Amino acid sequence: SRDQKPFHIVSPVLESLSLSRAAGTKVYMKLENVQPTGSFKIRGIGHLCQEAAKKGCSHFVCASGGNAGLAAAYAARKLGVPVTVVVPSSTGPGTVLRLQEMGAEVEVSGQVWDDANSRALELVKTKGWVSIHPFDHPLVWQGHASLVQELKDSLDTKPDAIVLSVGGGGLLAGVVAGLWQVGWQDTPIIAVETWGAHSLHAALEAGQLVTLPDITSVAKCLGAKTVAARALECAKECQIISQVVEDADAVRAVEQFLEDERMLVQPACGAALALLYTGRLQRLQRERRLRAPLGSVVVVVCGGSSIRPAQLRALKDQLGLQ
Ligand SMILES: COC[C@H](NCc1c(COP(=O)(O)O)cnc(C)c1O)C(=O)O
Repeated sequence: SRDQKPFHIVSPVLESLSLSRAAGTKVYMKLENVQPTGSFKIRGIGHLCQEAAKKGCSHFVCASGGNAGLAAAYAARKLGVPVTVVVPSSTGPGTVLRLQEMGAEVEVSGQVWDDANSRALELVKTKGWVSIHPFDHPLVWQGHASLVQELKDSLDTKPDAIVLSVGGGGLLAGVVAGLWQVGWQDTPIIAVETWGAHSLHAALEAGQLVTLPDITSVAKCLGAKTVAARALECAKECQIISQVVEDADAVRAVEQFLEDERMLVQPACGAALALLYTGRLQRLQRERRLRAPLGSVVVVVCGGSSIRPAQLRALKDQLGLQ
């Protein structure tokens, strides 16, 4: 059949003067927050859903912190396939409502993503539904790789680093796949997590997969207790510099980004922005883990939809930020 158009859009790449000033290097923003449903997820999730629908699957089920679920609901609606999204109790009521408005069945199960995923696996087993994994599937990585192809098409020169957030490692795996596709595999990736959701950092330190005891970060959308095995393999195929930031830095970065660029993103995205706002790039240069000077870096503004001004205020109160 004629190949369907993808559900994602070609997102803008814009230079950020404020991030460039803070990082001491030209910073380009890849604005995935303007994708349908507000995050990069639609790239990989849309691709997986389209491929599953081609095989005639009758019902999707997606365990998600929220954004992958929204992407799955969007794709399912376009494809006319029923979808059940399982979210943990840490996912706000606003997201549950939005999922239902998009036509998804929603189940709230457990405290963290891993609990919701256990419930989703039950539904796959008992009902023969098809799992739409939020980060651990080759078709998800293939879909996310389109982001790098767009960078290749829009930037005059190869960036000297790509900064991105890591939850389960799907975005990371997709960017690595994309870098190899466009011949930019020697571009270092700065993979950022928040403490309390640092499953990749722990795995890289241990040299094997590590399951965190709990997710204690406010960045619940980075909340996979174990990173995908593929993410660990990526470290053998590309230079991955793992960095971890504090929740407070991620939330302050959300607020600073709103001030600077008039866009509101989730703390999961704030983590990557915090690396640039808090001088961590310059520290990596001082430590000789990155070249100095750098020509330019790209930050993936991964977005995230369940964030409103009231939730930003609540996060600041929760963390004791003025
Ligand atoms: C628990 O949640 C996993 C996944 N969120 C993942 C996520 C990430 C990290 O992407 P990953 O590394 O999981 O592919 C970054 N930035 C945002 C805004 C995200 O929502 C989800 O929505 O189900």
